Amino acid sequence: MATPGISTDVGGPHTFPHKLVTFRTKEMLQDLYVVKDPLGSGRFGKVYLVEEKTTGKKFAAKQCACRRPSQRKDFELEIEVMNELKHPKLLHLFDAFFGKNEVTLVLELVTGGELFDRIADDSFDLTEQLAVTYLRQICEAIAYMHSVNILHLDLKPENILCLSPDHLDLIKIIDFGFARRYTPNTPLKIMFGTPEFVAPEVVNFDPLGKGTDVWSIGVITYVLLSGLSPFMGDDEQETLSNVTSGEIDFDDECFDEVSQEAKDFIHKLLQPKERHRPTCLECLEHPWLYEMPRQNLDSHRKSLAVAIINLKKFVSRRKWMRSINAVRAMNRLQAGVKKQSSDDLTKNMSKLNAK
Ligand SMILES: Nc1ncnc2c1ncn2[C@@H]1O[C@H](COP(=O)(O)OP(=O)(O)OP(=O)(O)O)[C@@H](O)[C@H]1O
Repeated sequence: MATPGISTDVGGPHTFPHKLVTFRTKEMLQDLYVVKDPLGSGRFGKVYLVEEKTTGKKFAAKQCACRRPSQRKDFELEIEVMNELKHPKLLHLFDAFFGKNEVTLVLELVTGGELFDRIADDSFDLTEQLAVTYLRQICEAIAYMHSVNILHLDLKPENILCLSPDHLDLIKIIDFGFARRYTPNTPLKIMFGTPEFVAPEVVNFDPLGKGTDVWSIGVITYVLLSGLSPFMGDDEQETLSNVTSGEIDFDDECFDEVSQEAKDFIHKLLQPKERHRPTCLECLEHPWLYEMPRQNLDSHRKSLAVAIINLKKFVSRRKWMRSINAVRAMNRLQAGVKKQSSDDLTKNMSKLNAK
């Protein structure tokens, strides 16, 4: 279903017509695909480049440990959600396999790398105009998800990829492992996510809504324009306390190069109460995203010099944290802990609640 007013571009060099995927057995994976180079890894799995034997077409295969029936259910939900999502800015699923101890999702290949890695490259020139281009695409994609009543619930820089080396201005949103159906008037309470990017209602175990994703988009915007993480504390517990206090400022010198419209946009998205935040469609109508591209001012085409320096540090810190989290998650999975509770957020929230 296309949402009125939302772009319907083709989606990328490795995309394919939308298809409904069901699980097949692991043995078929080896018959059908050749595994090539590693592409990346996360808390739940490793991602490899694979080639379909009959066609030579390239895909990304995400392999995750899956030992318990509850974990299998999580992956069934992920497939169900991806089967439902048809939007050029959202990653498509091509195939899925389950074995005794693992699940493999064969996904559309995205070759441009993680957006924030690209921005941190010396050759990349980040301007506010380009930031607007990215934010418009993110809001369009999430507006579509919300229009079919699905929440992403894990929006963070690592889950935004650039389409291809030739199209670093176009993005694709990945990772629907935490996505959930949203039924209006039915409270949805979930405790997972990534501390720096989760909304206060997640930390407080209050009902979530479409605004929960909007908060994460606000945090991503803040980081993109400054290279600073607005709620980052010395440890996860402090980060979560900062999220619940919800205080942000634009005092750092990097914000001198950022427009008032951008600051107003961030301020509106980072409202502590979920219901006070704009919808994604309203975000697209905000002057920063709507009027600025039409103004085409020189000031919006200037490099965000201070933010770029900060972003390099942000990216290396996130990489370091991800490698630690990946090791911890692997240890927990090996110990048979189920997927959701493997996130550090749960542990830290119980500490917070005990305070
Ligand atoms: N379709 C794809 N094409 C190319 N690279 C990909 C693709 N999917 C994932 N990757 C790479 O692998 C990394 C991990 O993927 P993903 O986020 O899906 O795994 P995860 O285990 O769910 O991670 P997380 O710890 O963020 O929850 C991504 O950040 C990206 O660098």
